[in-house]
Amino acid sequence: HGWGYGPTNGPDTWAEEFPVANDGPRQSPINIIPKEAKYDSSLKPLKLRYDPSNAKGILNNGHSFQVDYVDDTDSSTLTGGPISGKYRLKQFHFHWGSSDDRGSEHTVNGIKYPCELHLVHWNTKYPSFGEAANQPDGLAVVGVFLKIGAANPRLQKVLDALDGIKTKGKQTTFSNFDPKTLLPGSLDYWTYEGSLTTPPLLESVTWIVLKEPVSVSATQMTKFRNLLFSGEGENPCFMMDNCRPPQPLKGRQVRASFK
Ligand SMILES: NS(=O)(=O)c1ccc(Cc2ccc([N+](=O)[O-])cc2)cc1
Ligand SMILES: [Zn+2]
Repeated sequence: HGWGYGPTNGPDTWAEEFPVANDGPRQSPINIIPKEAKYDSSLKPLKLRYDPSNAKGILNNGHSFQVDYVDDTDSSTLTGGPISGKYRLKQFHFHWGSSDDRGSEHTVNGIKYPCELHLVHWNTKYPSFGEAANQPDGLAVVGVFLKIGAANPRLQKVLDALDGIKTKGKQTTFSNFDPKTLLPGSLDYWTYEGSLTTPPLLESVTWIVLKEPVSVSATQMTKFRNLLFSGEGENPCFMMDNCRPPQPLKGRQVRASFK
């Protein structure tokens, strides 16, 4: 059986098949300590320009669910911030917990949020996402924390689509969605060089973690937890705690775009 988040295939077992999990110098996620982050005035503002019509579909991949975007043109891109060049949006997905006191992958002063959104982009200096994912500057992922509060109307269209992708491998069409609507008012961020937080844990991600969380209600969180890790006809296993714990910093510097 493949990697997962259970007792026999979870994050502590991943190094068996993916040794970079333990040996890698730039693994993700990490605990962010704001007081130890260095303000870098040379960091540019983030520029996210997405075309809602690029939304293609929504998929339960057995680890999370993702909304996939057409990425054959430069119509949905990330520029500015800590990156040079232009990165195309490939997909966004989430990580969440079994209860509201945990679920995020990055933590801030050791604090866990109930959910974390990842917007995954790849560097257009490479011919494809797969190529880029194997390069040290190949990917840029924008991380957004979700905090329990008022129901977030911007999430509703995504959450309403989950009933159609309950089990592993199910996907449906999902169109006309601008992921910019999921972002908080401030685009202040921390940035550091890291990796994918799931196997193959490739060390190709420039992480851009927004300081300001967006809201999600406890009821909305139950909708995430109603998804299944398992496939149709298999023993049902509810999708939750699909988050890797923070990894050693190993001397990396976390920079802040704000004072
Ligand atoms: N959680 S995260 O670090 O944002 C993340 C983003 C995307 C992916 C999907 C993925 C990205 C690359 C590969 N690869 O090259 O074999 C396989 C899977 C996996 C993990
Ligand atoms: Zn992720």
